[in-house]
Amino acid sequence: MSRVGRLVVIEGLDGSGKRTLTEALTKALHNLGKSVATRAFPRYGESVHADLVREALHGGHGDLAASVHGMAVLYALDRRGAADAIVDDLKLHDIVLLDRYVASNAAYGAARLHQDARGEFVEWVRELEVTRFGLPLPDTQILLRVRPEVAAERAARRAQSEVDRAKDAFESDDDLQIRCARVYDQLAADGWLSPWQVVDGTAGFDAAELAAGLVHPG
Ligand SMILES: Nc1ncnc2c1ncn2[C@@H]1O[C@H](COP(=O)(O)OP(=O)(O)OP(=O)(O)O)[C@@H](O)[C@H]1O
Ligand SMILES: Cc1cn([C@H]2C[C@H](O)[C@@H](COP(=O)(O)O)O2)c(=O)[nH]c1=O
Repeated sequence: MSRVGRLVVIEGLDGSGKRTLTEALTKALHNLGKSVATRAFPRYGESVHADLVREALHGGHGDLAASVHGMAVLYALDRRGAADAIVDDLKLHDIVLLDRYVASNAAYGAARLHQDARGEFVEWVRELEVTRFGLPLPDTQILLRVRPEVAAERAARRAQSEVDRAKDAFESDDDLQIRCARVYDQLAADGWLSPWQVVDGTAGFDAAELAAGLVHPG
């Protein structure tokens, strides 16, 4: 059976509200009678590569976190391990919603290296994950755009209220988040890997309207 569903990716800064939007969109799509599969990357607790990432972001594994390419390969291997499951989801569901995907690797790695969206790193990620690993391309990517200081405040509040959510090395680096926001804006403007839709996550969003747009694109 071939792909019938649409692959929709939600991207944005740490604490921007991706998980919250994923949950709201899932409900709104169900209300429209659509079947939805959701996944979040990294797949903590499910993939050894994701667990290594989490440990490195919290100071484990020596100087692993300092290696931009080393960390990006771990994120990419986590996704490669889920590729077949995503393809299966696309055969069975109307919408497959992903909380972070390949563009997270592009945005964070480029920002760490002080590159922009047209630099070598972003192209290296595309070559690794799309060309070499064969990850399915998104049909659309949603950039949940929130000012970095707002995202940082939300992440800080969540770190206080939820167990096991202490800020990691990337979340604690305000300058990295500011550069990352710029790379995301460029990826969206360039239509990297797919068309993008930019959603203002500071003002709040209308999940029903967004869901309707996903079901009847264009
Ligand atoms: N529109 C909003 N207004 C106010 N607070 C919000 C909004 N959306 C999410 N939050 C809160 O901000 C915090 C971060 O939200 P959420 O976990 O959805 O972000 P995230 O982008 O998935 O984060 P991460 O990428 O770091 O996992 C949560 O405490 C959530 O309740
Ligand atoms: C999937 C993915 C994530 N990242 C970065 C983004 C975050 O700062 C951390 C952890 O993600 P979480 O959503 O806060 O759990 O990792 C990345 O650099 N590359 C990726 O592919």
